[in-house]
Amino acid sequence: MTDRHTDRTPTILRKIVERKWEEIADRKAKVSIDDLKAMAGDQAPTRGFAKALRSRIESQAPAVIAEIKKASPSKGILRDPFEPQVIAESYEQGGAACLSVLTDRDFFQGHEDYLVAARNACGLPVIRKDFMVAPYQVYESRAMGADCILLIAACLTKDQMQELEGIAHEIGLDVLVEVHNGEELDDALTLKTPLVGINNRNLHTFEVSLDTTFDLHERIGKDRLSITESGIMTRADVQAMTDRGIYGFLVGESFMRAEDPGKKLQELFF
Ligand SMILES: O=P(O)(O)OC[C@@H](O)[C@@H](O)c1c[nH]c2ccccc12
Repeated sequence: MTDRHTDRTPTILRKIVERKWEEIADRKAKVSIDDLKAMAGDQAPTRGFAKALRSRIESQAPAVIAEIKKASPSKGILRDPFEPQVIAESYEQGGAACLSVLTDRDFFQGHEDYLVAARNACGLPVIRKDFMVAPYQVYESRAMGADCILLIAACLTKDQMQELEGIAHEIGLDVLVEVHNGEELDDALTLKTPLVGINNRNLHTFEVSLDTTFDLHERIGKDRLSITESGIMTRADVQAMTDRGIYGFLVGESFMRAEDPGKKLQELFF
């Protein structure tokens, strides 16, 4: 794994990925990968992230991955005060299938403690939302209690994705692979995971277009589960997706800006 990011890595992503390698080096100095493996092995079985999505999508009901995100590089602070446990409970009440928790500290003001707190506050499966580049982080994700990890095709080679997926599956984690264009989708479709996220946000420009999902979804077979990610704000957006047979959603900002995130989820989807 000498190739740390590909040429197509966008600028902000490149910055984030460079910072990730420093973060990993710092963490390795404190906790060895063998310690993490032992901690990962001590965890209870995962909650079944893919399974929770599949059962809803197959019955043509919205499968919502509700995101817990304090801030983002493009929008700044989204929610203050920010209480992960309260948000997690509210999402579960509102009918979320799964949670997504940002753990990146430097760019999203996330924290692994938020994942632990949110997961303990409810019964939902949780994806660790971070920038995975090394096996160390996969073991770390299982050790902190995550049920699923994210692999972002824009910052990984096909070989890296295959390696990280292999480790994840070996230790019981589900994998969501995220794509934004056809080239990334080609790589994603070489993986075993059924979970394919289509990010409507262009990570060069931060522009959001739901056409990204409409275009790429056509190429994703019935054996996989398409999840539309980013920029879902209105019931019309949701309707446009379900009209095209897309029932998987990953939503952050519109929930984070609402006083009661779970109520907002219910209003948007049910
Ligand atoms: O807040 P939004 O527009 O509803 O988007 C949520 C989610 O898709 C977005 O946070 C996201 C998608 N892929 C990512 C990768 C890293 C960090 C964040 C993300």
